[in-house]
Amino acid sequence: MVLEIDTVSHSYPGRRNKPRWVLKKASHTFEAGTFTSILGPSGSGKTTLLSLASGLDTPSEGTIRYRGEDLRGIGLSRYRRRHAATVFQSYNLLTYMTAIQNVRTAMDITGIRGGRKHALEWLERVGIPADEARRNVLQLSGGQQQRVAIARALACDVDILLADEPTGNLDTETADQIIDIFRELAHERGTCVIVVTHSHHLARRSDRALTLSKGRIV
Ligand SMILES: Nc1ncnc2c1ncn2[C@@H]1O[C@H](COP(=O)(O)OP(=O)(O)OP(=O)(O)O)[C@@H](O)[C@H]1O
Repeated sequence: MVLEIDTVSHSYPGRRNKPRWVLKKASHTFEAGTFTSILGPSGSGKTTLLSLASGLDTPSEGTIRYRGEDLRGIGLSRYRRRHAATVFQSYNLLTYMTAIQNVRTAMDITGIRGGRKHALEWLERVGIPADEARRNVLQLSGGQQQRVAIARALACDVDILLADEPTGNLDTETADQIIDIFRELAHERGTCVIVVTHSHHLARRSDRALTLSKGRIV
């Protein structure tokens, strides 16, 4: 049990500041070595769940645990630095840098050693060869930028990888290559991969497909 969502409810301020509940007593346990997808209609709270699971926000009620320990006890920034990496749809790459520099900056922040060689190894694993890794990220295609974002997350040696609609902007073939990387990470490296998506194709290729409905995980 790597990540446990335990009766989590979350609200945002609604009209006249009354809480509007997006998640209502949602629970699920995510295991190592498993690639899980989370589907659900627009506005069902998928991104909210992902931001709570990635330690960007604290749930209004309930508990999220990493290997049995409450994230609040670990500290959200420590949890993000050491254990969980998030890939956003917009990639959030540093656009004035090369792919290698993006990966190395993240490694420096996390305190991961290994330098340029380690960064290049990860980029190569996700299909970015050295000559492309030396280019400014804006000169890469959407699929390549997504791979850089994934390599950046993985180079930090985390055991949870969370991704928000990672294949949303990609053509089917490129999307399939990204899905292959997620499957390989889960099955060969034991990473707990959690992906929020609208894509039924991605969901079919994941190990477990969950759906958010009425604020609950089903
Ligand atoms: N920061 C916020 N403040 C107020 N309301 C918010 C905030 N973030 C999300 N919401 C609301 O919470 C609900 C769930 O949003 P969320 O982004 O989690 O859904 P989603 O399932 O990811 O949707 P989509 O598939 O369209 O990305 C929506 O009604 C949204 O308007």
